[in-house]
Amino acid sequence: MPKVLVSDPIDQAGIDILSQVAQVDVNTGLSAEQLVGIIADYDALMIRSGTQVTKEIIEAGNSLKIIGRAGVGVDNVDVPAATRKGIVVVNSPEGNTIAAAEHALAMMLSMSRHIPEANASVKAGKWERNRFIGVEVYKKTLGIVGLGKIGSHLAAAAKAMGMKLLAYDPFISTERADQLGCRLVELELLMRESDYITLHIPKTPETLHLINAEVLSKMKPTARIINCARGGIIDEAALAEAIKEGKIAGAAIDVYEHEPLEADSPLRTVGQNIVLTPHLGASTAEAQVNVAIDVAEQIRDVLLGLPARSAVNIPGIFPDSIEKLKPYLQLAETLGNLVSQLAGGRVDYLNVQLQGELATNQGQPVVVAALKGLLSQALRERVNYVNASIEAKERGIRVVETRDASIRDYTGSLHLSAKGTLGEHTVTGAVLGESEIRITSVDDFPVNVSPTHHMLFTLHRDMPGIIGKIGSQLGSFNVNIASMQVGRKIVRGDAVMVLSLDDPLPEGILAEILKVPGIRDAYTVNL
Ligand SMILES: NC(=O)c1ccc[n+]([C@@H]2O[C@H](COP(=O)([O-])OP(=O)(O)OC[C@H]3O[C@@H](n4cnc5c(N)ncnc54)[C@H](O)[C@@H]3O)[C@@H](O)[C@H]2O)c1
Ligand SMILES: O=C(O)[C@H](O)COP(=O)(O)O
Repeated sequence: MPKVLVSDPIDQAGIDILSQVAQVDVNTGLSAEQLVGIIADYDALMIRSGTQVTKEIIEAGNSLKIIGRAGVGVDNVDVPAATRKGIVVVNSPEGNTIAAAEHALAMMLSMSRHIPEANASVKAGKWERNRFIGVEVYKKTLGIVGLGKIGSHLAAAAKAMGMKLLAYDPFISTERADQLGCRLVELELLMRESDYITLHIPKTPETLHLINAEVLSKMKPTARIINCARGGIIDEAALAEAIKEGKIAGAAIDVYEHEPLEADSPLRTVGQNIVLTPHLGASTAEAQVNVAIDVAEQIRDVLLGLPARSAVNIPGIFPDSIEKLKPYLQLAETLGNLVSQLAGGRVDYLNVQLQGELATNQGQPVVVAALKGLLSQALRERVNYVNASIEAKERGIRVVETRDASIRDYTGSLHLSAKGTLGEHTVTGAVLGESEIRITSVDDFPVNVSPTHHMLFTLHRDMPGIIGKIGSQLGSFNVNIASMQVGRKIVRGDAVMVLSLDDPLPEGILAEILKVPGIRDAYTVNL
């Protein structure tokens, strides 16, 4: 039974799903060293934001197939290291969207009405009605930085409360912003004109300290800023100073550059114009059930050999396309493996053409499958859907995807060409019926053969006696022929012979076959 380590608190709903297929060990609060020490025993790791999945942990995870992040942000996972090691990283892109948007809203309102201090004051036995005069958000301008899932949900809620909306998101179209009632502007204008600024962007090298002293200096002295996205997007020291010096009115912060927030963080000494919560954006009962189920299902599927629906480091397959695409992934892998053996080592390029109905489908997973097949001769089980593209890139293999929906010889077919040390070769294949894979052309000669484990391909002159001679050669080496087919374009021109064999071809036989008059080339293939 596979083993799953759950190293952060996860809702029981997720543990129940994992327990159907794996031994689940819940062990939270481990140090990085402790994780490095035990991770080799596990096939899957399930985390939230508390566990830092470092390169060292990934490198020690020799059985790890998947890291599941029960939440959105994967900035606590060294995704490039996981990709290199062929480990799928999945998350739950939508499970906590509502929770995070509602938390940002709660932060905006509680900051505007001094709720944390008023609450503390009443509980301390006081009744200070004049001390807590707040401000309304109605008719104020909310500047949303990052108009993705959370930013969009918040836009709708803020609009309903009568706020005017500005948004900064270089990756969102004006049409989308218009639909959400937001005016798309540059960051500087958003900072200058907003009464409230709320951040909903990922933490990336580009967004680290995006909100620094200079950017904060653009804000109105009456404006407030909310960060329920990621720590490090705001420069915390600069923020503390801006509030203390009255350059801005306040801030509400849920996420920190270092979590848990350090005891001596300048944010702790700002006083009453800052509201701090301990990374609670996703902490609702509903969101925790959503993310736990979403990610546990993906871990279960990957452990059962099925694709994951929200992988961040492999091309995702839309759930409704998975069944349809599966036989084509198998076909692509087989053809990739075949063309790499025909083309020989050091492949320069791989062209993948999706034909017929396949041309109207998601192409990227098929291309990755072809690459996986292409590299399987060199890398064996080390190559998988996660690292195939990166491995190809590192080997300098150029990959081109094209589509031709007008080719209708089969419902859907796939044409690969690759150039290696043995020159350029092409293969085409199709899926017959539900899942029967066929090789339908080799070097543009039409054939119709099922791929088998041991195969022999020849290019020869179409002339009497040649098939018999190859048969005798194989017989003399005690190799049994399971099936044989010849493909040609014109009578007595060039032809291709494809033989399926029951036995592997022994050393030296190719040299003998190449001596047969009329044989131009011969290739052994093991699929
Ligand atoms: N506090 C919490 O507990 C909590 C909960 C959930 C999500 N989050 C965090 O909230 C953030 C947003 O999550 P989401 O689900 O809305 O993500 P999302 O991917 O749907 O949206 C992010 C948006 O940011 C935009 N963006 C990227 N780089 C940008 C840049 N440099 N400048 C401006 N915009 C940029 C993208 O175009 C996208 O529209 C993430 O960092 C996530 O980890 C925090
Ligand atoms: O990115 C996220 O999903 C949030 O930051 C939630 O983090 P958490 O799972 O640790 O609450």
